[in-house]
Order: sequence, then structure tokens, then C-alpha cells
Amino acid sequence: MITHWPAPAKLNLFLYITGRRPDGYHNLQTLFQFLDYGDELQIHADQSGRIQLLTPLAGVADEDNLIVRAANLLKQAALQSNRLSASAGAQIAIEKRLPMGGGIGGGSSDAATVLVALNHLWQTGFSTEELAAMGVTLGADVPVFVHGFAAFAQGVGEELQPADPAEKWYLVAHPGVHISTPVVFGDPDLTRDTPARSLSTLLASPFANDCEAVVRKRFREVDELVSWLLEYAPSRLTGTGACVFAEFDTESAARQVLELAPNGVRGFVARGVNVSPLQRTLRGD
Ligand SMILES: C[C@@](CO)(OP(=O)(O)O)[C@H](O)COP(=O)(O)OP(=O)(O)OC[C@H]1O[C@@H](n2ccc(N)nc2=O)[C@H](O)[C@@H]1O
Ligand SMILES: Nc1ncnc2c1ncn2[C@@H]1O[C@H](COP(=O)(O)OP(=O)(O)O)[C@@H](O)[C@H]1O
Repeated sequence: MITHWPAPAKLNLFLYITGRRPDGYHNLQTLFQFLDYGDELQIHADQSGRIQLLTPLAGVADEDNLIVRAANLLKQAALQSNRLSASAGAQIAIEKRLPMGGGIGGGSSDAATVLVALNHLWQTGFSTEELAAMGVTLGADVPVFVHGFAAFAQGVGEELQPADPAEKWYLVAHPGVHISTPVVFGDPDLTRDTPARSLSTLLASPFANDCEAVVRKRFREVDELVSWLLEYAPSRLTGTGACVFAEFDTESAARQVLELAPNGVRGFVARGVNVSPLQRTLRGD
């Protein structure tokens, strides 16, 4: 019986905005890779009929917590298709390591881990595709965490194609500011007309993030952090921020730079991985 389930972080190694859809959402071309670092969930299936979160998150009501929402979503879908009895329940605890709203996908990853873990523990037999389709209703990044392979994503992030980028070491740093995703996507200066390109063309070009210019313009802390990291290594924003990452060939090189981080900057060092730690746990690796 698996009781400990990883919920890894992700990076957007590149992120380009290729257009705006009639519903206001933006079409993206982005390359997702996982980090061998993240939250850890303890999940016990029981017969209480209830989903219990033993470790509430500060500032997030339990009913809004993506962990609870994912568990309820799976339970409802399983009840509707007669895969589960109403007495099925779960106790869930989380060790939260990933900064919330940092562009490294913590909430989405927690949700994906709950979907995958409870599908396993409750033996509800949903396919990965079915779990991903449930997950996308919780957030655009949930499907990539459910599938568990590094991926080139298009559309609003739901069209996934497996990818195999180099597994570098990363220093991921948080400048201590909160950045709202809708505010970034609503900025009139956002580049939203980058021409769509093939994956092979994108992999052969320098990687960039179209959100970075507006985020650096709005947040001096991000601007200064990127400038500082660029003195040591190729560095950029992940997602819509606030985290930025610098890439290194070795763990020790990344750690040396982390030790020099300015006051107010929190960070960690982790390896990029193309198979998610969640997949490895499920496969018993
Ligand atoms: C752009 C990414 C890249 O990973 O940013 P991060 O959240 O990781 O920073 C994500 O796909 C984000 O996904 P997620 O954080 O789930 O976004 P949502 O809650 O669905 O969207 C928040 C708001 O951002 C805008 N939005 C989001 C995604 C998108 N492709 N186009 C948009 O215009 C919309 O205004 C939407 O109402
Ligand atoms: N389990 C959870 N972990 C993190 N955030 C959560 C969770 N449940 C709900 N949220 C909400 O989702 C928002 C986005 O979280 P997160 O996925 O960490 O950021 P991002 O999408 O920038 O990577 C948070 O600001 C928080 O309000």
C-alpha cells in the first residue's frame, strides 16, 4: 500500500503566447519539465464517507483547497459510474514545500497527485486520459502532472506532446512578491502574437518566456532577481512568476550561487526530470 505520494514542481522551460481566444484565454506554446522536488502528500483511504484534510493551508479554505476539490471530483465521477460506494473516504495530509502562486504549479500538482493516488487506492480504474480530463476543470496545468511526462503543450496547455529536454540542475528562486496570473495575461503590453513554431524549431532556438517583460516591468523584485541570476547562468521566469530559475550543469554550481542569494530571496536547488516522481511512485520505481 503506497501512503506517501510526491507532488513535484514544474518549470516552463519556455513559454510563448501565440494568440488570444474569443473567450479571453491565451493560446500558448510551452515546454514543461518536472523538478525532483515538491510537496509530499500522505493519503489513507478509509470508509468514513468523508474527505478529511488533516493539514489546512493558511489562507486557503478547505473547500477551495485543490486537494479537497480533486478528491471530491474523483469521488463524484466514481459514484456516477458506479465504481465506488458512498462510504469511500480519505484522510489526506500535506507537507507543503512549494511556494503558493509561484508559477511552479504546486496547487495543480497537489490536485493531480490526489486524482492519481485515490484512483489507485480506491481502485476506481479511470484511465490517465480520464483523470486528465477531470483535472483540467481544476486548472490548466493539472493534465501535465497527471500524465507525468515532460511535455510540449499547446492550446491553453491541454494539448500535450511528450518531450525530452536536457535534465539540468536548477536554482529556483522566489523574490517574495505575489503575482496574479490574470493581471499578467491582462497587461496591455503583453506579447501575445509570437508566431507559432514547430517543436524542433523551438528546441533549436534560445528559450524565453513572453510573460517575463511585463512581469519585470511591474515587479522591481523580479527584475532585480533575474538581472542578478543572469550574472551566473541562463535564467528566466517560470509561468507567470513569481519564481525565476537559473540552469546549471551540476548541483554544486547551483548551490554555490544559492549561497550568494540577496536578502529576501528564498530558493532551492533541484534537478529537472522528464518522468515525474509521481509516475515513479505509481510504477514502484
Ligand atoms: C500560464 C501558466 C503556465 O504554466 O501559468 P502559471 O499558473 O504556471 O504561472 C498556466 O497554464 C496558467 O494556468 P492556471 O494558473 O491554472 O490558470 P487559470 O487559473 O486557468 O487562469 C487564470 C486566468 O489567467 C488567464 N489565462 C490563463 C491561462 C491562459 N492560457 N490564458 C489566460 O488568459 C485568464 O484570465 C484566466 O482567468
Ligand atoms: N493545495 C494547494 N496548494 C497551493 N495553492 C492552492 C492549493 N489549493 C488552492 N490553491 C490556490 O491556488 C493558487 C495557485 O497556486 P499554485 O498552483 O501554487 O500557483 P501557480 O499556478 O502560480 O504555480 C494559490 O494562490 C492558492 O490560492
